[in-house]
Amino acid sequence: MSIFTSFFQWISGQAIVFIFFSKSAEIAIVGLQASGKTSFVNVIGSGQWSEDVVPTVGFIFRKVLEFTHDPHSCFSSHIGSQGQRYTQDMGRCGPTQVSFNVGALLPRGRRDSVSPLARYRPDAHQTSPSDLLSTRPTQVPPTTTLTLFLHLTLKAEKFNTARFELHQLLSQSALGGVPLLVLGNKNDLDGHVPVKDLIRDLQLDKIMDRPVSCYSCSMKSQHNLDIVLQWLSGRSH
Ligand SMILES: Nc1nc2c(ncn2[C@@H]2O[C@H](COP(=O)(O)OP(=O)(O)OP(=O)(O)O)[C@@H](O)[C@H]2O)c(=O)[nH]1
Repeated sequence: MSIFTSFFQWISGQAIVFIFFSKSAEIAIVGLQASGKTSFVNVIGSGQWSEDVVPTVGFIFRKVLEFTHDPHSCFSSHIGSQGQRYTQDMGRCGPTQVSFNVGALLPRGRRDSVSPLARYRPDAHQTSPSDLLSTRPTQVPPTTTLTLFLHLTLKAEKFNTARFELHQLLSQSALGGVPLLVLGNKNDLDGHVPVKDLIRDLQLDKIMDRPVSCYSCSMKSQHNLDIVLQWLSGRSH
């Protein structure tokens, strides 16, 4: 049993409040297909790593951790007719609820593309995959953190596209000032790029209008997950 799993079981059993007491976090997770977004949510939600992950279709919203005193505040998710998980905003976040918002932004058949990253619309309330393209903004709780997932085994030329789209995304007014956490995942695999190259290639050092952090990590080995959770909880309020 890994240290992280033991730690998770301990806080699940006793005191999630140690990390998230009186805090809420709306964490939007975007990233390349198969970069590990769902694995991240699974690992932090259940402490379990699994090789078997179903590719996300549409937009997932899932409560990962919840510790709320407010019976009227909740979000719910449900499985759509084709297996999509849709978001339902049922009210405001509770004072100690931590929610993880997971977006899979690449349509089927375009596994190598990174362009749909720019389709993420933080000001829109996604109720179906097609709503990702909707121009009608509706109210959602403010995003407190944007987390971008990349796999560190990405081919070099893909970083240019990823950089362009990341900076496009950050220029959206709804994300103004929102802290950015960039996670280079799968560092357990041979040939992964060092995190300093990720910072350089994505020009993270040029982002001045928000807190930015970048870590190399692995959902499989759970390397750096403790630091990531610490970072995210530090941005909750
Ligand atoms: N070696 C290794 N494999 C990983 C890691 N994280 C995820 N994977 C694998 O990568 C594949 C894709 O992981 P997902 O969690 O589905 O990635 P995703 O970003 O949610 O993918 P989509 O939903 O298709 O956008 C799965 O086979 C995972 O088991 C990691 O840290 N190391």
